[in-house]
Amino acid sequence: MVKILPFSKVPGPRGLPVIGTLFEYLKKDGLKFNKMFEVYRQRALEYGNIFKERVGPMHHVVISCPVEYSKVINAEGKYPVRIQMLPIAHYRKLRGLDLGLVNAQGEEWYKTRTIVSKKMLKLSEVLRFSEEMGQVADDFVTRLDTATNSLGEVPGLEYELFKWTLESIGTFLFEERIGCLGDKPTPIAHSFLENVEGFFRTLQPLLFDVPVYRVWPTDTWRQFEHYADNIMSIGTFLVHKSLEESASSSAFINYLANDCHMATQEITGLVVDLLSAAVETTSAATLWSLYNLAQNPHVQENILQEINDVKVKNGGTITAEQMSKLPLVRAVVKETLRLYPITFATSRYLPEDIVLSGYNIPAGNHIQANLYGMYHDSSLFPKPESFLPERWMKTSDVQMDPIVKSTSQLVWGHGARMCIGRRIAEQEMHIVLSKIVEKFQLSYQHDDLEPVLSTMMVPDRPVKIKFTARH
Ligand code: HEM
Repeated sequence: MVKILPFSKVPGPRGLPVIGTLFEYLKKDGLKFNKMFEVYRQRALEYGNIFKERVGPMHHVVISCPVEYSKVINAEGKYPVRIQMLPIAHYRKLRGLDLGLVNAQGEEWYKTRTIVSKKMLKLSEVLRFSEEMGQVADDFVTRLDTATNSLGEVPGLEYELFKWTLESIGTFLFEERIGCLGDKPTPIAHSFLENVEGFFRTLQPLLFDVPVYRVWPTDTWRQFEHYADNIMSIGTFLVHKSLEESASSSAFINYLANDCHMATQEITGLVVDLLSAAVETTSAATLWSLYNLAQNPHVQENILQEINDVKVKNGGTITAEQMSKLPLVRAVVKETLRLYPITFATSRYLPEDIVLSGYNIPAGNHIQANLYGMYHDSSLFPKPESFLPERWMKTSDVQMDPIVKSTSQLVWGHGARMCIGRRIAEQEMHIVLSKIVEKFQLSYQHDDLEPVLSTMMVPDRPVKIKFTARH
């Protein structure tokens, strides 16, 4: 019989009593919180498929083998528990607001999740918005065309992508154009985007530093509160507007208010969660996808071929829905999220003890999947540093272990608590990437970008892609 080793034997950096390895991150020239994914990768190389680390108040058990992590997925139970975004939960408690979908737990989470899943995770429901999302993508392509400078680059491409995602999610939530993509965004769009940017910028240090803000409102906390208050007021305005104009109120808001009898305050909390979760994530993933495409012209040519093949069969046209299903475009997004998993780890607290890699992990430990480490491991992904979208396609020369392939799809999380915006985000990205490649040839002539964490994994500097219109 295989001996199960106790938790105390799980390898990992020793650290100091009480603060663990925190000092390593705080000291000058030490480990960097904004490179935590790289720290995890190095730890996995040093300690193997499982390690544990205490960083200040946080204890983590980190798994770097997808097959092993699938045991965690199978054990997550009816009410999966992910690490809370504590600053957001603290803010909402201070303001007497619902915790929202991202932070709620147990029955409260399950009730909202069941309601929202029916609209957001059902492919047919999301596909209904493909044409509207296609129109937003068309406007974005026009915007890129007018925003290019004399070098063919788009200054502030990151902000332009923010605007596109907000406009696009607006079509689903409110069935309305928010007005982000004109020469001058509407005041509400501008204000929302500024505040979301500030919200995530201040969230990052609050997530990783010792949570002093819980006893004393630090400067960063005050700024975070300011941004969160503004986002909340904009969310309240948009939801009230949609409810008041009941004749034209969106199907989604209508469904929440009238079919599910959610209170206005609950709807607002949910909508703010969805808006905030949608913008940073989808824009970062699209930015990395554009960067990868710009460095791989042959992939752009193959996408054009896919588009033309559909057009030939379809009387010379292609719908947004058809664009959302192009196999190579889908593979580009998958491969981009492998190279740059914008949420570098996914996690659970389990209700029962579990054995992982031969160690007993007591219930209640924070168990993380080391996504970046797995995705850059050559024993799991051949040529891990190369951008090879074909590895995700049926007809591919790149050999991948089918078990690894099926267990490693974790960038959207997993199980009953998987990203609720996945279908929307994928649809938006597939459509916009197809339309951009159809219109422009992309190229990149600068130094390689490095990923850093600013809550999401983002490039370490402004991205200067050259957009050359095709004729
Ligand atoms: C590239 C885009 C995106 C990525 C990679 C992403 C990734 C994730 C991940 C990893 C989680 C945690 C899942 C888990 O614990 O199993 C999550 C949760 C969540 N995401 Fe996304 N997301 C994206 C876009 C979106 C969009 C567009 C929306 C909203 C329309 C959204 C709304 C949410 C919400 C509300 C949760 C919490 C769900 C719950 O706890 O039940 N996400 N996302």
